[in-house]
This record gives sequence, structure tokens and C-alpha cells, in this order.
Amino acid sequence: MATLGIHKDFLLEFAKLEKPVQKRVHEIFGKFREHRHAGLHLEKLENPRDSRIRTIRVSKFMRGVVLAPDSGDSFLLLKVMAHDDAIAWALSHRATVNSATQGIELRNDIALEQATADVHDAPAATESRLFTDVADKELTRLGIDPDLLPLVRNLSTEAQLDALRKILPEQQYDVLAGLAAGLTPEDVWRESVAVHAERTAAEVRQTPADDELTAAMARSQGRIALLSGPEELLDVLSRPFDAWRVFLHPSQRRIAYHPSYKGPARVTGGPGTGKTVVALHRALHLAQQLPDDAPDESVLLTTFTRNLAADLRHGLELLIPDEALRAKIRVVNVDALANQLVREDRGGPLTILTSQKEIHSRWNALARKLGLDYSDVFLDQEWRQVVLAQDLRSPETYLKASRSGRGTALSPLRRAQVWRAVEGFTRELRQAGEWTFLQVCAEAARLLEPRTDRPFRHVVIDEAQDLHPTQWRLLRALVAPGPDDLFIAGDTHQRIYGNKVSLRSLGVNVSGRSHRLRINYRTTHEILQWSASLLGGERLDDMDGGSESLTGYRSVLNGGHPELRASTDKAEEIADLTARIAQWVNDGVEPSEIGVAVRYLQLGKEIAHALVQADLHVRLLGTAQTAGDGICIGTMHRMKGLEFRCVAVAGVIDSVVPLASALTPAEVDAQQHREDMLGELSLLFVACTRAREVLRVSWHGVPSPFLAP
Ligand SMILES: Nc1ncnc2c1ncn2[C@@H]1O[C@H](COP(=O)(O)OP(=O)(O)OP(=O)(O)O)[C@@H](O)[C@H]1O
Repeated sequence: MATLGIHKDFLLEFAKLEKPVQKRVHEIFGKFREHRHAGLHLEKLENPRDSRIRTIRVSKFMRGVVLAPDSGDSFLLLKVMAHDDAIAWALSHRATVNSATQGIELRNDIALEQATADVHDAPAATESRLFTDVADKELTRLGIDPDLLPLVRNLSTEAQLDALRKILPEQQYDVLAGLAAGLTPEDVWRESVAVHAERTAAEVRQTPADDELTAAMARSQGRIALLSGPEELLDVLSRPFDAWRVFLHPSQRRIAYHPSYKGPARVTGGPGTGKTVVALHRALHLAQQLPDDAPDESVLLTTFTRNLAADLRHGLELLIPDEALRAKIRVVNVDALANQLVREDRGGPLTILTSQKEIHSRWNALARKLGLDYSDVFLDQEWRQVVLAQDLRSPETYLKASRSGRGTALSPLRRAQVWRAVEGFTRELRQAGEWTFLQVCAEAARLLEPRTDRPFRHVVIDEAQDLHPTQWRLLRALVAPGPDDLFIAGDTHQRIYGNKVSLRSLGVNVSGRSHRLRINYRTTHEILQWSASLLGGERLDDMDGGSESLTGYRSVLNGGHPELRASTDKAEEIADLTARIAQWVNDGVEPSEIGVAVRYLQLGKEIAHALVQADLHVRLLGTAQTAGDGICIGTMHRMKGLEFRCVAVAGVIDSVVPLASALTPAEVDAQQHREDMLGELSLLFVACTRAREVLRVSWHGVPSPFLAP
């Protein structure tokens, strides 16, 4: 049977073609089942490096490049490029099989020969080499070709390795990038080699092939998708920007499509590593595994905020066209679900107290009334981080409770005073018929705990790092403990709401079922490196008693360095930013592909005003002005989970980043002060890592201390 494979690059290039050319591509390849090579008019080249690489005319100006293995009835769509580029690419490349993964590799033979010759001719360098600590035998075991060793051995910097990205065989580059990013050969073996091998047996069984390359196509998960027929080709080509639907990296696929986990499982990884993508695929897998009689909404896919839930819903629509299957999955944010459960129990809507300012003012009034010398911030934090976090319901339990994580000790007498304040605060809320979000979650969990039936069979959680212990308690109660109960995606480097948890203490044990992703698909290497350097190698908790770092975190893309711009005052910064954004638009960037992140909304409003004055359309998140396709302006919090081609982070000045009012004064609680600082730093990190191609960071006056080298 004819086999059609599509290379990820093909899809990405296809996405950029004009509509009529895209239509031609459909016509040419749409009937591939009926074709053999001869019927497709694949053209042979003169003196190619690999006679199996052919080209095909798409239009007067465009050509496709196809790998046509000798078996005669399978082919792989590799590239679609401008005529001359396609010919040059096809002439210089050769397809080989990686010695470690047995997957297909495409190498730029001509460029590699040239680079190797340059190494021979160059004078012996004195600086230390990138891979000195890795033996030849080890490199070969990881799939590095012996004939590339001289070139690899000569590399001194990551920048030199980056420069070879386009010409090295992809999997060999991946291995080298992993080693250069600090992973041990064992880590690299596990993450970049063994994952492919794991797939091999199953794939080969599914796709028996007598041709070596055809078999290797089946082993190239993540870069090559084998399509079942013309309908699937059409479907893939119809949404070319959503490569994540088809091209899961084996390290992602292994996690998302693991047949069944014995208990809670987790995926972690830096920004843009595809945690959300994995969560979406996991939800699909769980829905597919449900018994036929399982009711709709048996699987819950949930996250922190309403906006993020809307994004997940959109992602599921792309991933699961089958409405009946999609209906098995309910998408809703945790607070909204809690609200619904409590509302149904009470038989009416709840009044939610959302304003943090109002909450603080009530604590203040209460402290005055009771004659207590605690600040509103202290009392509110004590309530949320100790009382609600541990679900303490009596003065006795509070007296004995651990207050680890809080920076000030409280004597028994002072605990009794604080408890009085907590009682007073909650009594006032009760009397006014008001709730805070966390109270609603706590109540929802309480309602569920005695029940033997649970609302869901499986729960998939995204952005898990931001959830409060109370929300975790609810999530735990939504599903009976057992296989595939909870699937958790999160990254503690992006914790921006100050909610620290120990999963284990909440009855969620992921040990032996926790996986880390390290390849970033969103941001360029340059943006990633700069953004990660903001964190200064900070090791954070992993929500499970261990610590987490960004070691081995790397990008598959290259681009320019972040633009850093200083201005003397705010007006100048905004004018400068407006000019730069206008230039992006002039250069062809769609306004909706531009994001502006700010620490507080008022600055966003001022920037929006300036952009509108310059005839640019804007959307201001968190206001009524959110409709349309304009430039997206939002607070750093709102930027969470979003991504844009170009991102400007503006107003990164001292006293705003970190925002003084978001910091617990060190004298109130030194430990909390440090945590708040870390939260502010993570916020800047989150904002910067929203950029796909261009990141611009600006300030006026004194820059944020986080920007100091
Ligand atoms: N295997 C893949 N192939 C192509 N694109 C991918 C792949 N995995 C993820 N992506 C893309 O990378 C980007 C980041 O993915 P995603 O949002 O899932 O990452 P994340 O780890 O959840 O990020 P963050 O933590 O920053 O929110 C998205 O544009 C997604 O479509």
C-alpha cells in the first residue's frame, strides 16, 4: 500500500504559501493513493547527492521536494520552496538512517563537507572544546556519525553549534544541543534516543516495509507524520499552523499516550515545551479509552483561569473534530466548577467577593476592632496560606498547625488572637452572604468528600503551579483515587500567584510518574537564553518535595537577540514603543501577532491610547476593549498561556517590576518577601517567554533590578 509521510518543515512552509499555491499542493498530493512515483511527475536531478530526493513542480515559481524511496509506492513530502531554493536544497541533501534511533535524517552533505574541510584547514585553537568530557564512543552510541566527529570535536561554543543547526542531521543536532545544554549522556540517551527506540517496535509492526527508508519514516515520530489517506492529508494541510496536533515529539507522545498510569501522573517543563499540548493530547487519549457507555463529560480538563480554559477549549476543538468524542471532555476552570457545585447545592447564585482591596480593608477594620497589631496583608496571608491551605477548622487545629513557609513565629497567645480575627472575618462574610473564591472551593471539596460517586473518571490539570491547596483538595475529591485519576501539567518557574503546595501532603503522589520536557517549540534560542538568565539559575521547588531547574532546557529555533531599550521618561518610552510596533506592522506582522505586556493596567491604557493615535488597532485585555484582531495589550498576569510573534514588555522600571505593592514588606515577613520577589521575577519571565520571534524589553529612568546583569 502506498505510504505518504509529511515532514514537519513541509507543513510549516506550506503554511506560509499563498492560497492558490496551497490549492495546487492539495491537487498534486491529494490523490497520492492512486499514484506511483511515475504518475506524480517527480523530476530527477542531475548529480544529486541522493537520487531518491526528487522535485515536483507546484507552480511557476514554487517546487516541492519529495523523498521517494526505492520501493516505488511510498514518498515523503520534505519541502515546498521557491524554485531555485528547492533545487539547491534537493541537490545538496541526502537521506540517511540514524545509527542510534533508526529514524530518517536529512543532511546537507555539501555544507557538512565544507565545514569539515574548514576544520582541517583551521589552525589548532587554544580555547576549551564543548564536548571534551564526552568520549567518542559515547557520541557514537548517541548516534553521532564517525565522519562528523572531527567537526563536532572542534566546537568550542554553543553559538558555533547553533550555526550548524541547519546543516547537521536533525537528530544528531538534537543530541549535541542536549549535551551542550548541560544534560549528561545518560539523560540525552533517555530523552533524545531511547524515546525513538521505544516507538520503533510498535511503529514497525504497524507499517511493515521492505524498504529501509520507508521503515525509517515510521521511526521518525515528531518530525515525520505518516498519513492514513487523502482525508488526513487534507485535514493536516487545512490547519498548517497547528503542527502540534500531528507532530508530537516522542518525548511528548510517550507521556500523552501512555496507555495507563497507575495513579496521578505529571508533566513539567519550562515555558513553551508543550505541556498544554501534552495535556490536550492526554485528554484525547483518556476520552478514547472510555468505555462505550461512559457519559459525556467523564473527563475534566481544567486550569487556573477562565481565559486559559477558553484557550484549552479552542485547542480541543482543533485536536478533536469528532464532536461526540469531544463531548466526553468538559473544559472549565477550577473556580467556575467549584462555584457550580456549591450553587447547585445551595439552589442559588453565590455572591463572590473578588476585590483584594476590599478584602484587605475588611481585615484592617477587624484588626482595629479587635485591637490587634497585625497588618491586613499578614492576616490575609495567614488565613489563605495556613488556615485555608491546611483546611483548619478549629482553634485547636490552628494552634498545632505547621506554619512552615511563614517567616514570623507566633506564640500560642498570638495564634489565639489571629484565630479570633479569622473567625471574625469569616463570620462577617457569612452574615453578608459573601464568599471568596477559595472558600467556594473549600466548600465544594467538603460537599464531595463524603460522596462515594465522583463527578469525573479522569481529571487533567494545566497550569498546576498556580493552584492553591484548597483547589487541589477539590481536584482530588472530583475523581476516585486510582489509575489515570489525575494528570498534571505545570512549571514552578512560572508560578505567579504565590500558591506553593506539596502534592504529597494533599494525597497526590506522582513519584515514578513525573516527566520533564526540555525542548521549547515557541521561543528562539536567543530569547530563551536571555529570559532564563533573568532567573539566574534559581532552583525552585517541584511541588513534590524536590527541586527543579531549567538544565537542558533548549529551543529548536534561532532568531535575533532581545531588544533592550532605555528611555529618559515614560512619554519617550511610549513614543519609542509605538514607533517600533508601527514598524513591525509595516514589516508585515499582523497586529494580532503582537503582544504588549505591562505590570499594571493603567500603563497598558496609556500605551493603547498612543497606538490608537498612531492608527493602530488594539485589544486591551481585562477591559471592555478586548474584541477584534488588534495588538494585544495586557498585564503580565493576563499574558500567561498566550504567545505572539513579537512581544514588547514595557515599563520594566524600578519599583514597578517588582511592583512595590505586591511585595510583603520584609519587616512583616522576610520569607514571604523573598517568595513575593520570586513571584515578581517569574512574572517577568512569563511575559518575556510569550515571544516567538522578537522580544523587546523597555524601561524609562531606573531599570528594574531584575534586569541588572
Ligand atoms: N511537538 C510540537 N511541534 C510543534 N509545535 C509544538 C509542539 N509542542 C508544542 N508546540 C507549540 O509550542 C508552543 C508552546 O506549547 P504549549 O503552550 O503547549 O507549551 P507550554 O509548555 O504549555 O507553555 P507555557 O508553560 O509557556 O504556557 C505552542 O505554539 C505549541 O503549539
